[in-house]
Amino acid sequence: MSTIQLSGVSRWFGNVVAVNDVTMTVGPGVTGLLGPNGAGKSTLLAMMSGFLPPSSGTVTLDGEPVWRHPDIYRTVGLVPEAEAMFDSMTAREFVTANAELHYLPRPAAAALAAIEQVEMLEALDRPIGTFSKGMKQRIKMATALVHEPAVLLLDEPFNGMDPRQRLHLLALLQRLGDSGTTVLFSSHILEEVEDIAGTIEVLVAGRQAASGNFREIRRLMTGRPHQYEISSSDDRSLAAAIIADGAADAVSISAAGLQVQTSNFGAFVHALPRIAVAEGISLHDVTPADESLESVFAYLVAR
Ligand SMILES: Nc1ncnc2c1ncn2[C@@H]1O[C@H](COP(=O)(O)OP(=O)(O)OP(=O)(O)O)[C@@H](O)[C@H]1O
Repeated sequence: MSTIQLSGVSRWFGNVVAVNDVTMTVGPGVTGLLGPNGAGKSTLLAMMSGFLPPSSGTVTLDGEPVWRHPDIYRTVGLVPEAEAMFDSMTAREFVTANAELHYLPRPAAAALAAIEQVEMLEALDRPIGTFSKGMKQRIKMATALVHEPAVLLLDEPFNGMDPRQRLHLLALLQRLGDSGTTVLFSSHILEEVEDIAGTIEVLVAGRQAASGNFREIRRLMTGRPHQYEISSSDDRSLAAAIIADGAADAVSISAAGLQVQTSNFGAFVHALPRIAVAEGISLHDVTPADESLESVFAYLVAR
């Protein structure tokens, strides 16, 4: 198992600051690197994979600096955003060539295993030029996986995939993460990250805007109103008691039940059961109404 550590990492190009003082640890499991276009995701991945030196700070893999340390390629597999493949080669030839570059003892067998892992055996001997974008993406994955790396870095891997291909890749990344591989993938699409990543690192304008699992990120933002939908044995009395208690900023009642908005998450989750017990009201259901990553992200970008 391997861990990538970034300490105070910045990278600038002339006077453009692409990555600004980022400190993060990426360990086993699936981590999503989320940010809008131009946030610095590709630059961060390039520094993690040893293609770009940081302007300041350090990037280490299991304690060793990544820059000018080609040994890391035994441990790291990279799936770049660009499609740098040779169209006239077959999938088997291309992945085998990469296995040979790693000096694997049995390159043909390793290539076959990697192609099987991405479920592309049926297209083994077809030229890459005849593949769809999703198929090419899978062959890039096989190339990155051929030496069974402990760390897999993927730049926007879901770009251009249809829903079936997305599900397939999601399942593969999840499997790798569950088996102890350190998987980091970048995305600007919120649902992709929400569906799969155990940990989310949010990058906005080169800075780390938030870190944690989705719910932790949400809870960090105590200043942001949280909305709940509540159903109870007596919604009207509960609404009145919540207002009287001062536990919420706004309360409304509709056919769907009671909607409550609060900017003090901690106080509200303690106040609600206390109020219900005092009023003799049974709580049937309490659901966060706006816990989509979309709303979290919009908040982070607007801060
Ligand atoms: N080689 C370079 N020279 C000059 N500026 C660069 C270079 N590479 C990146 N930048 C700038 O750094 C910033 C971050 O770019 P980066 O590609 O890392 O972002 P990103 O989050 O990966 O975006 P996208 O999702 O669009 O790929 C941008 O403002 C970009 O223009």
